[in-house]
Amino acid sequence: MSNPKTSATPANPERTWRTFLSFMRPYRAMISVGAVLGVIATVANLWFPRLTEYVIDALATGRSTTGYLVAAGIVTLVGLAGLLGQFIVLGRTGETVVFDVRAALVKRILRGSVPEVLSRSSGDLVSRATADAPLLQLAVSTGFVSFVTAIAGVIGTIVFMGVIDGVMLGITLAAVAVLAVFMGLLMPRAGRERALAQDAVGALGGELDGTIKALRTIKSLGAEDSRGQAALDSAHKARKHGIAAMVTETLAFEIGLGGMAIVTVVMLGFGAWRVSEGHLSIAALVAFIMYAMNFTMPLMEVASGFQTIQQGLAASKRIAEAEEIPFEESDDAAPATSSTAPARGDVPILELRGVTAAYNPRDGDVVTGLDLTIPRTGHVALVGPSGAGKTSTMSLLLRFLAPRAGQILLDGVSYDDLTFAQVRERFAYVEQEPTVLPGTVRDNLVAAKPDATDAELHDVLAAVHLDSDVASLPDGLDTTLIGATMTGGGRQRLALARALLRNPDVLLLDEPTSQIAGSTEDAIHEAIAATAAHRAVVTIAHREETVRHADTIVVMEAGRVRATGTHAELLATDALYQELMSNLRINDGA
Ligand SMILES: Nc1ncnc2c1ncn2[C@@H]1O[C@H](COP(=O)(O)OP(=O)(O)OP(=O)(O)O)[C@@H](O)[C@H]1O
Repeated sequence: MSNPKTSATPANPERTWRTFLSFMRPYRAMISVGAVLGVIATVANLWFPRLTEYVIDALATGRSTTGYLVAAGIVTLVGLAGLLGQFIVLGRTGETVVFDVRAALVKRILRGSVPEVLSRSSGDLVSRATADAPLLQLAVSTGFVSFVTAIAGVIGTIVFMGVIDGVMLGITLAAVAVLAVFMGLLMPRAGRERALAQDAVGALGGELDGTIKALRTIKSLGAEDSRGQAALDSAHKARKHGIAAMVTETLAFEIGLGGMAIVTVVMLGFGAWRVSEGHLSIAALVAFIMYAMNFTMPLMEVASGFQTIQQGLAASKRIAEAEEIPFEESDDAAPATSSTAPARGDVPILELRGVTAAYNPRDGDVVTGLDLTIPRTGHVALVGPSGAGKTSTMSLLLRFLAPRAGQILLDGVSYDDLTFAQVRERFAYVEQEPTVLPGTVRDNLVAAKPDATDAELHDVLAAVHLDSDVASLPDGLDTTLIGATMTGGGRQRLALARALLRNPDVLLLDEPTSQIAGSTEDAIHEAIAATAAHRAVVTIAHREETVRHADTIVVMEAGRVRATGTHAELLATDALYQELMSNLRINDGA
């Protein structure tokens, strides 16, 4: 197995920006509407100090102030309406962004290549859909628009200030430029710290996920502290980088806010001097100071927009990494053949011809030149030492793994000419570790057949000796399965019942290696015998009892078929089989 993939890949700023912009592209119309509304609100608000100047002037010269007051009311209302519209448009767009990102990740996980999905840390993958998606939302919606409106605010303020007094504007701009340099130096550092904090949160998710799955083992080892330490290390990193980001951002804000406050005071003094010199009216000075004070707002918005976009860049990189998981097949994959119905009774249901496959080209082949024929009925048991390639063979049949060379045929039709759904609808698969899906007993069963009736559910539960166990659960079929609701054997039988409900043409069963109680073992053998009478059953057999009754036994070794035959034939001819059987006998306690 390759190591779980992590997100700690070096950042390439240009690529990260391209990724971020590609996430923004689908929403550009709504974002533009939001930006326009924001600019309207900003421009309306920019008029307020100017109107204040007119009102003061009118008072000083004894003119009517009514027109100016009405205008001030109108610009205030326009500003409020613009802001309201902007919040609603961007709020909706933001939620849509999160939803779309999450839907894309859910699809990627469920439709992605199985080895690729399983090679990643599931907790980290989950954190990309849960924690990173909202950060991208903020950046895509509000971050970008904050930038645009803030820049409109800055330009507008400069224009209004320039109209009032060019000299005072020049001095203010020089001071603002110095402040902007300081802030520009600090904000990228804050962005880097935020990205590191997000990576640490992803790693924490991965740690916790693995820890919860292995909780019993961890406790039995008394390894709570050491395992907890690994999770705490990630949490600690998230805290450390979060604090560093916060301190840097606060420093930047303080420089911006404090600097502008000082500039305003200086401009007040300088402006008073200019008033005394007759270059400026008192009303114009009041308006200028109002603009200077308001100047902090767009500056802060630029800074916070920058910060939000930095977080969004990191989030978009992490989300894009998850979206690198290749899909099993494209959405528009059309079957080259319209039907998978058995063409002729004499064609085997499954055939592997010279199949060679690798999970990862770097790691070498796990099966080599595999030839295998599965007849339409009967039980084929795969046996072999650990690592022989038995599970990989099942993965090939189920198309979790694709052949590098050779061909797999279903009803004589190559897998290449069939969609994944056309192949998988013919199978039912019971994994060695029984898989319980989140939900109730019923949810677990109907996953195999959504329109199954209660009678059908009871029939399959009876077939695996689970009917009375389910009847004794508090809500019967509608009991939610959590943790200890069912024993290991019960879960195994539930998985088997689900497979039987599917009434498959091929039942694939990876027999548990663990000791299983009598009723589970009986259920497995009965299911194999009943299904094999009229369908194909392929098992990875771990019990002598299962192997001995198989119609055909395939002995695998190092990714190849070593021998094929019945129990009696192989016992007489194959040394590895003899050895495997004697080991099984010891394991079975026979
Ligand atoms: N997801 C995977 N990624 C990479 N290599 C894998 C993966 N699964 C299995 N392998 C490798 O493929 C080879 C065959 O493994 P496979 O699980 O098919 O053998 P097996 O006969 O089923 O063994 P066991 O009885 O122990 O399950 C082994 O070398 C194994 O390490």
